Amino acid sequence: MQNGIVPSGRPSRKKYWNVGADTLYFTINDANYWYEIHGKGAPVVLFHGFTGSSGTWSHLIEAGKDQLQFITIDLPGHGKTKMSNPRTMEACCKDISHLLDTLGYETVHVVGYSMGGRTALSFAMAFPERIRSLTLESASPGLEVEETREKRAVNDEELAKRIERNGIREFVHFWENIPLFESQKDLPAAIQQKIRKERLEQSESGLAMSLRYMGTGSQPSWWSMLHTFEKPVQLLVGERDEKFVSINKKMQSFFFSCKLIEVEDAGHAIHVEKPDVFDKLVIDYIKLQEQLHKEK
Ligand SMILES: C=C(O[C@H]1C=C[C@H](C(=O)CCC(=O)O)[C@@H](C(=O)O)[C@@H]1O)C(=O)O
Repeated sequence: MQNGIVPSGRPSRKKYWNVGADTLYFTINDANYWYEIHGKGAPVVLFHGFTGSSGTWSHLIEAGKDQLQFITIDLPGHGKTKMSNPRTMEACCKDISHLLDTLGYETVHVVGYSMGGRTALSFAMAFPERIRSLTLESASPGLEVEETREKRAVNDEELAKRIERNGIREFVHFWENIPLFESQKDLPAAIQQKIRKERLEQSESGLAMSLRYMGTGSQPSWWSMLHTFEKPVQLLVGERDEKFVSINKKMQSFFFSCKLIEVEDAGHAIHVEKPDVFDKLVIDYIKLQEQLHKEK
């Protein structure tokens, strides 16, 4: 067996340790994906955002673990997931499909925040048959116009170089002060510190790789495919997040069918700023989809 791939070609699974939940590394080729399984019930895969990790979902997991089974995955370049070769969005989605195969999940609900929302949508576009429902928080389908994508890729590269040159502390200070996160300054200092701590725990090389290979400028545009996706979709966007309110209103008009909810007085990171509201929207939506599926 070489690099975790067994002769049959199926990825192997190495158990490193268990820290309470069913916490394992999933090894495929050069990549060790860190994932956690919490709770019991219908399976729900959770994808964090750029500079985040699975810990961002702790409030949702605590609220729903008696009704749903949450599978959190640290995405390439983030958290405890480690790999020597970068993953494009397409390659990451293929790895995630193998991970779900190995864990025995044929179909799942998927929830993604921001970059994790782009990942969730990309996974749904690649493997629509695996999706029970899709909840996208402050996400986008990528950039529709090629020239805009190319310009964004240049910006992402410049940001990646800044992280590598100046280090994680300078980047996090810059990042937490971009206009997109202005609403987070109204949060209690302890919550702001928790967000900052999670960001500071990321590696310069990991974030730079994420920007270069899974950034908004490098992923495909899904705008022209949204109308083909016929599974249930819920779009969540913060009322104060003007840029993504506009993007998600446009997404709603492109999707075959979807529900768009603007969360009052919330910014980009709804699950951090309005956790109780976010948890209820996600859990109730997934339970409803499970009920409707049973009634079919
Ligand atoms: C700043 C822009 O784009 C970034 C904004 C949000 C995404 C994200 O995951 C941030 C998560 C967080 O820090 O809480 C990120 C991404 O999708 O990779 C974008 O780069 C913008 O104005 O579009």
